[in-house]
Amino acid sequence: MVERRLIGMDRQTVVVKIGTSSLTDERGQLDENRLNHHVNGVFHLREAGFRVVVVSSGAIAAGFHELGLSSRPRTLAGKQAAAAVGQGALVQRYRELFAAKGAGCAQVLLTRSDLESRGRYLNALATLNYLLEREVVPVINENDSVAVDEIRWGDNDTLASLVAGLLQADWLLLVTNTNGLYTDNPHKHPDARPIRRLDRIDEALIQQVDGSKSLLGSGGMRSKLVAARLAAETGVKVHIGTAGSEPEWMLRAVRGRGDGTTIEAAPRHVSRKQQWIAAHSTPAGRLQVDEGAVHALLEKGGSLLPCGIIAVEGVFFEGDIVEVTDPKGIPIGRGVTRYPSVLIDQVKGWQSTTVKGIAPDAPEEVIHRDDWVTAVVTESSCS
Ligand SMILES: Nc1ncnc2c1ncn2[C@@H]1O[C@H](COP(=O)(O)OP(=O)(O)O)[C@@H](O)[C@H]1O
Ligand SMILES: N[C@@H](CCC(=O)OP(=O)(O)O)C(=O)O
Repeated sequence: MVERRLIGMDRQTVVVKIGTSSLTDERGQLDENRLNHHVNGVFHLREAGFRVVVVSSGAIAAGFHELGLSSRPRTLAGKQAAAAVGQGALVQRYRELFAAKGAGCAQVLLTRSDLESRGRYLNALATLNYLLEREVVPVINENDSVAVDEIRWGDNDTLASLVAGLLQADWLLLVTNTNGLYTDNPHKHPDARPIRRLDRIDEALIQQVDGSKSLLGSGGMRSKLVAARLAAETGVKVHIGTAGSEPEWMLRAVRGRGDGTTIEAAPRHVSRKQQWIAAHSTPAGRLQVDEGAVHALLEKGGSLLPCGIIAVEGVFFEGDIVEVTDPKGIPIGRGVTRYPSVLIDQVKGWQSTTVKGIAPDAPEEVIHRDDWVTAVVTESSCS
């Protein structure tokens, strides 16, 4: 109650990702008690005034037994069939457990291509906001039964961090079977020590973590760190940990008192549009620019003008995303072009006043600052 008054109109958003390993029993089946405990945790967050979105795994685990299988299927078709059976059962249980607390919940299934198109990305955002405004908890999962390999995330850590970025959430909680990051995989090395706090996640740390996962999980700790880095870079604080025994443990985590690993967020310096460009877009072409343009884009916070362009590659149109490289061909970022490739080819290296002579309606900037993201964001977001 006190928390609700403190938060007031400016309600914070928390994305809670619950991994397979935290939803299942020792036979790999959906564990009712564990699910109930997570729903309690979410309920306490909501009672304290937070907007909560759940990203829940568990469809495959909830479905494979009904297909007559004794263990989690390994083939794509097997996983998709198990998810088709299990997703319904999973969401049914969520609905019953939330309903018992007087709360509604809604199933939202996403595939990667839903977020790659800017229109569908904004659509997903509008749907989630609509549900949240009406106090309904979205329960998101990857649409496993239709996603094919090329368009799969595969684990829900990445999906959860993209959802946290989409909603510009305050917190991402990654609930798993290990209480955060350890100096080594604690299931193999009992003497591994917990790491309680990280200011940032660099590539070296990600490479150090072994790629192993729990029996039924898909991502492992490495995938959680990649997801956490993506979220943290877009201004979302992250907590990785196991479900605490008391029902308020999620609340404790978002108050900064969780006992897993907490990762600090970078200042939120990119708009939602820039976030989409960085994390989801596919460039339609490439522009090579000179050192002056590199300096303007990376150091001075400027836009890209025709005079700084050396070469253009590919055929594209106004509004497409293009990658920009330095004179050596090293990518420095990407952005929305306001010029089609044919025009850029004609006016590259020209001063803006000269461009006006042949294209009076052309804007001054080929890529405006507001539509630009540097490669620091682009690289880490896409890895
Ligand atoms: N350095 C590490 N610290 C903690 N866990 C690690 C580490 N390296 C690997 N892991 C593994 O990551 C697993 C958790 O990821 P995962 O199996 O994907 O769970 P989930 O289903 O919750 O997403 C742990 O069970 C552990 O085996
Ligand atoms: N979408 C799948 C989840 C895949 C998976 O296991 O993810 P995770 O638990 O995050 O390692 C399912 O619902 O079974």
